Amino acid sequence: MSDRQQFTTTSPACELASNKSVLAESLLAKKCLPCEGGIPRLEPAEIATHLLLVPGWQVSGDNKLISRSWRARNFVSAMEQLNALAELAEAEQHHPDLHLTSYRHIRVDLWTHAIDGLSENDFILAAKINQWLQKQSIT
Ligand SMILES: C[C@H](O)[C@H](O)[C@H]1CNC2=NC(N)=NC(=O)C2=N1
Repeated sequence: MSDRQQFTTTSPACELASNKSVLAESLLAKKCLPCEGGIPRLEPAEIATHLLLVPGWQVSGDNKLISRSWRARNFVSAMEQLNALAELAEAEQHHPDLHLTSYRHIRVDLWTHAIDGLSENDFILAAKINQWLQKQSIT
């Protein structure tokens, strides 16, 4: 073994981190597929794996949707953010439930209506929402 190879070790933690970022990148590289039903819902184990790739999102107790919440600066900023999310969703042809309460608290729920559960589309859009949030330095 050459000298160089002797010192190129990675800890399991950074290996997991780099794998997660590669897999998260793969979600960002995908487009949501048209969905009119006829595909299986993601299983709890698949959901748990996908959740690792979309930090900030939580799954509901019945494994039927994922949610992310944050507080906007004010009402107008919240509405601007909701409209930006609407454009993102329209571009993907996959649409979240958008909630605005107490004038600036936003909650985004993602689920695939056609199968009344979660599909990869939900995680693709969640990853793209995370990328948008990061670019806006909102969260
Ligand atoms: C053909 C197109 O893919 C479907 O009508 C889309 C539109 N947006 C959608 N959004 C969500 N969240 N779930 C769906 O099943 C869905 N279906």
